[in-house]
Amino acid sequence: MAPSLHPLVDNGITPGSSSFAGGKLRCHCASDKVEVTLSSNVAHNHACGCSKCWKPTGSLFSIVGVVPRDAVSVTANASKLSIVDKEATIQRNACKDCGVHLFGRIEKDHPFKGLDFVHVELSDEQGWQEPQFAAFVSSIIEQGTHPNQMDDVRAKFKSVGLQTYDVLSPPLMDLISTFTAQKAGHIFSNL
Ligand SMILES: N[C@@H](CCC(=O)N[C@@H](CS)C(=O)NCC(=O)O)C(=O)O
Ligand SMILES: [Zn+2]
Ligand SMILES: [Zn+2]
Repeated sequence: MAPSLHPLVDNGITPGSSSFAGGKLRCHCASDKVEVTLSSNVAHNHACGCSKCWKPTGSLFSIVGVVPRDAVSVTANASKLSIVDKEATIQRNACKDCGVHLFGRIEKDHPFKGLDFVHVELSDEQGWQEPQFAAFVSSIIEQGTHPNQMDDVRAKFKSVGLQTYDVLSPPLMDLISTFTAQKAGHIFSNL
């Protein structure tokens, strides 16, 4: 049987709703779940193959999107949260008991500062933006996927309509490079 990319991808993509305005995320604990309330839909939702993003058991990819950090509030059991890696750009707040990542926040100067990274599968609600592309695809090799599986993995994404990239998508890479260029003193008109 082919390995699962992610449950939200394996059987085809279900479109989200443009009028959907947020909902609650909950960790996997049986009781005393950490609850995060989002007052916005996600944007740039995508599959990520990197080793740092939280993935459900048995899946090769994470599904992760962003929301403005002002739209994120921890509404239950905040004391169970702990930052996975304080040195990382994205400070991933995970439940100490079940390991699920509830939100990732950037505190340092960065083009994505102000956006929090979240996993919509932690919500019961329908309407979240569907995955738009697959990122950091080659990174799954670093976690043990055989290199000879990569054609199948990329073909599967393509079959459900998702482009694959080995870093981020071109628009996001352009945003990062624009930020870097501006820091170096380049001025772009009409951005
Ligand atoms: N190949 C590396 C890539 C890690 C990486 O760069 N992840 C991206 C996508 S989430 C990132 O922006 N990381 C910043 C961070 O983890 O703080 C791995 O799999 O660990
Ligand atoms: Zn938990
Ligand atoms: Zn990632």
